[in-house]
Amino acid sequence: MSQARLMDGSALARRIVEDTAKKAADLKERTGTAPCLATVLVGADPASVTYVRMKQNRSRKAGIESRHVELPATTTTAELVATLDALSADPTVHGILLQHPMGEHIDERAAFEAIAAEKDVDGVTFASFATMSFGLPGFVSCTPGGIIRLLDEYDVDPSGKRAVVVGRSAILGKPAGMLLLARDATVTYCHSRTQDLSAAVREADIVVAAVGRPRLIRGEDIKPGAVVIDAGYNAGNVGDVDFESAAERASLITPVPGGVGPMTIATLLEQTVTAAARQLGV
Ligand SMILES: NC(=O)C1=CN([C@@H]2O[C@H](COP(=O)(O)OP(=O)(O)OC[C@H]3O[C@@H](n4cnc5c(N)ncnc54)[C@H](OP(=O)(O)O)[C@@H]3O)[C@@H](O)[C@H]2O)C=CC1
Ligand SMILES: Nc1nc(=O)c2c([nH]1)NC[C@@H]1CN(c3ccc(C(=O)N[C@@H](CCC(=O)O)C(=O)O)cc3)C=[N+]21
Repeated sequence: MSQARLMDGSALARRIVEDTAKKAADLKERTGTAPCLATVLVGADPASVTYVRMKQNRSRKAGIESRHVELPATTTTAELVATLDALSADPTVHGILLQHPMGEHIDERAAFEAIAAEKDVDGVTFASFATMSFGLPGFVSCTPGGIIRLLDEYDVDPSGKRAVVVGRSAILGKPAGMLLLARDATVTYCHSRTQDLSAAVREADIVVAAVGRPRLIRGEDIKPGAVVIDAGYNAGNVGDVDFESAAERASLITPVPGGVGPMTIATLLEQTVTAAARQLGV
């Protein structure tokens, strides 16, 4: 059986971040202000903690300032909304990232909607979801946006292809499917109530795994020649796809690490600089 070609997210992300760093430096030179991204974390989801650390490192290297707000797991929706309202009104903050998940007791939608549309660099508000779904200009959800960039880079045109998205979260699965639909794919969403996941995945020309279950998707369910995008990021750097067996059947596959993850950060930084430029009137 032939081996799939790797989709190198690290390499593409590095190029995007280099370009973003130049834009950030240019903005600083023209306005005296560096772009600033605020991150809000409620509780301590392990993937979120890793993400904050990596995002801060990359931001610093790209000339983007970080402001980190860490709230206890007991924070109420009202307290979180108040924090986001304050950041939305703060002219020194250009982008806001509210980490998901944020605990069962929090009304996640109310919290996302408290982010000012012009600062929604993670693409989580209804306003961003709508523009993204209609293929109009606006901020995209970072992971789905990064996935589309990777597909473009490897000349995968979703048009007319069967895309199966496993997972339907507000930040990942749902917008990923909408971006693929906007690119004319025939999209199927699978989730925890899906009856026969294997049967659905076997039909896919493009599989997007966005579940949070280590190695849930196995090679035996991959259609020969399919493109496999693994957005999962589980403990121990393990994706949602069983990489070894899937790579034997796929034509292209993203590794974990080094696939979707770096693309998420690159998209976030790029959108933060775009937001800052607009707010600074450049
Ligand atoms: N690489 C990156 O940049 C990023 C990676 N991630 C990673 O992606 C994964 C998913 O994250 P996120 O979307 O936030 O997770 P959520 O927990 O918010 O959503 C998980 C989704 O998977 C579905 N699901 C759960 N179990 C199954 C199952 N057995 N079969 C089919 N579907 C199932 C759920 O269905 P239902 O809706 O019915 O509950 C839900 O829609 C995680 O590993 C996370 O760490 C997340 C963001 C960015
Ligand atoms: N509102 C919101 N938006 C998010 O985009 C979001 C979130 N909440 N909550 C947490 C998850 C997780 N996440 C990751 C992003 C990049 C890597 C990443 O770059 N990982 C490296 C691994 C680096 C390493 O661990 O050595 C890679 O895959 O190569 C991982 C995880 C974004 N998330």
